[in-house]
Amino acid sequence: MSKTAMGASQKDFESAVNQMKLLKKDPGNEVKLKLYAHYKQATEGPCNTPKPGVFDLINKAKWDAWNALGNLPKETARQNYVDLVSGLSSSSDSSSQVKPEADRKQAGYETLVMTSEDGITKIMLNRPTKMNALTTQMYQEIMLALEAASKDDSTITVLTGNGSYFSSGNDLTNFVISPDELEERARRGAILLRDFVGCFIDFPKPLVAVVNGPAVGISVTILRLFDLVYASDRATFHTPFSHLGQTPEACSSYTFPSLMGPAKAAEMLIFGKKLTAAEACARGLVTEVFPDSTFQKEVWTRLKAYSKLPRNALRISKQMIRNHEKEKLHAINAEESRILQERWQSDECMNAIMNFLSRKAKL
Ligand SMILES: CCCCC/C=C/C(=O)SCCNC(=O)CCNC(=O)[C@H](O)C(C)(C)COP(=O)(O)OP(=O)(O)OC[C@H]1O[C@@H](n2cnc3c(N)ncnc32)[C@H](O)[C@@H]1OP(=O)(O)O
Repeated sequence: MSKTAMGASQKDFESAVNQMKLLKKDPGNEVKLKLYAHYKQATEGPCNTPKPGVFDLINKAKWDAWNALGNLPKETARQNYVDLVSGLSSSSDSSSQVKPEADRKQAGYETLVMTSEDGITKIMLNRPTKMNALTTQMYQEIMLALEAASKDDSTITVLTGNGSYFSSGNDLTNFVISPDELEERARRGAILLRDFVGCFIDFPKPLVAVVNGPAVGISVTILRLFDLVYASDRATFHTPFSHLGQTPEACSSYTFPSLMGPAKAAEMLIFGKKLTAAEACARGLVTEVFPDSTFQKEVWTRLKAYSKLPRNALRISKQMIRNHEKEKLHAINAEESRILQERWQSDECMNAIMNFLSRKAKL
């Protein structure tokens, strides 16, 4: 972001405030919190209002964001606000331009890049600066992408991540809501979770996870619903549900014990032990681990060869392997989603989320 030697003038600041009102695309909760904090700092100076209660999630998140700016001078906050708005305006301008690779890149996704080539449809999580944390929009786009991939003429479907992470799991800012919305949001979250996992249970073609880096939460538990899981040796597998006051999802309360035995599953799902790629491979969660330096080359060469195999034979074999469990998995998915709906409304869960958002706790 550019900063002038003089800093932004009051006129620049007011114009940025007006520009924000005209912004068509929602910039997301994190950016909105940053804008709020810098606006307050620029207009009122350091935060000196009482801290809202722990259950007043929205106001507490706003207060935390403002308070985190400490004694940042008003002029700097004003400049930062102007820079933030100008970044948003230019990115929304550029998003309307036609991209050169648009012929093979499928349009219509904001949080994913979906491409189809050589018999392989690739769905790439595309929020690298947020470690591909999964927002509500992202869950919905992944479901749409899977639906499209199930019907296209590709042989194999791949899910991977852009940047250093595969995914850091559920975006914890999904929980930035006011107390009176909590019950309804938990209800909708449980439906979203059930539908999302259901798409993986029912996916009809070979589904491959190309785990390019660390995976957290639901991006780990969902892996057992894939047919192949290839991992870079840089990847780690972490399910810190108890730390977050939450419980396992994506059928892992059933699939993990049946895959690795109850004692090893408990280590991950109850106590949040983080596994290396080699450990995950030894437990059967990962098919094969590759050195990070050759990961992309080796994996894509392998997948391109597989994609030339007879399409219908692959599809039917997958269904034969998976169909025995399908009904059971749907029932488990529904039950896990129901339990999480309750968990999301618990003090344990809310405190853990607020600790992350106020940067008191990281994994
Ligand atoms: C509706 C369906 C619900 C399904 C239920 C699913 C449950 C789960 O998936 S539980 C797992 C939830 N995930 C986490 O608890 C991870 C939280 N993130 C972290 O602990 C760390 O960010 C990290 C270890 C993943 C990475 O640490 P580090 O390398 O130090 O990088 P930063 O923390 O600075 O992250 C960069 C940037 O990304 C934001 N971010 C990362 N992960 C998340 C997340 N899960 N939710 C929200 N935001 C996330 C982080 O806040 C940073 O943002 P900026 O500060 O704006 O740069």
